Amino acid sequence: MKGGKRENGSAGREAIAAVVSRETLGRLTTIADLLVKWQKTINLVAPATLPDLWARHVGDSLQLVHHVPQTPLRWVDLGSGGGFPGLVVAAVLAERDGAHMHLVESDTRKAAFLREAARLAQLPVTVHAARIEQVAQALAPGTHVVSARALAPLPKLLDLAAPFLAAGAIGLFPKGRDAERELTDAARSWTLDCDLRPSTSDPEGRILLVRGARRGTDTIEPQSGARSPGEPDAGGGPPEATRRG
Ligand SMILES: C[S@@+](CC[C@H](N)C(=O)[O-])C[C@H]1O[C@@H](n2cnc3c(N)ncnc32)[C@H](O)[C@@H]1O
Repeated sequence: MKGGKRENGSAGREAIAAVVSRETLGRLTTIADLLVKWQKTINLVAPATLPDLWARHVGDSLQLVHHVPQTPLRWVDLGSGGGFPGLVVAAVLAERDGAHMHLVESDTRKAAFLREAARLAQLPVTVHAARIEQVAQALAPGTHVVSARALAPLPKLLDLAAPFLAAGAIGLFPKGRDAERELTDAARSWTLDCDLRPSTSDPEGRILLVRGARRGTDTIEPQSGARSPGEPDAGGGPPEATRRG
């Protein structure tokens, strides 16, 4: 498409402008503009999705904040790539005193982008240019939420997120149309306390919310500690499915 909004990836921005503060929109715009600029030299998102950057990536990431409590948060995003969902969530966390986002990304060029975006948008972010396996044990204590989008199929994803889930973090994992099958695969080696919720950005997508995970098939309870005091539930509306065992 020549000219117009779609060429610079701003289609869908208006819809998001209607649901976030002016300050958050400003931070998101800084991130999106930098991504469009860096995308010329680094593959931060699939090129075909760039015209739909706001709806397909920003909006898809933004919905995650509705699944967690409105209290100070320590959030860790694994395999952040071009900043989804980590940078987008951090743009919202910037309005919450004491909240902080940790982004883990092993690709050093993508990590450089994440650092520059966080600096320009003035986000409460620490970027870890490292493999998840190397930093998870050190980062896990006190983490309220661990997220990952398009990182790995669920069984592998649970392996990577295990230190965070064991420390009491809620897992938020956007999944596609194969979410049910991934859950079935994961159930062969994990016992999960989880909900599968609808995605607001993708009719076929699901948000997998994991409250607890244990290797094996016996009953599990998440450890206490990291979840915010007084939190009744992770919020975000009625679950589409609940699994235990
Ligand atoms: C398919 S991309 C998804 C990026 C982003 N989450 C998104 O949804 O657009 C997966 C990212 O995870 C990173 N990654 C994969 N395995 C990793 C690991 N073990 N440790 C750290 N980063 C990893 C890759 O470098 C890549 O940037």
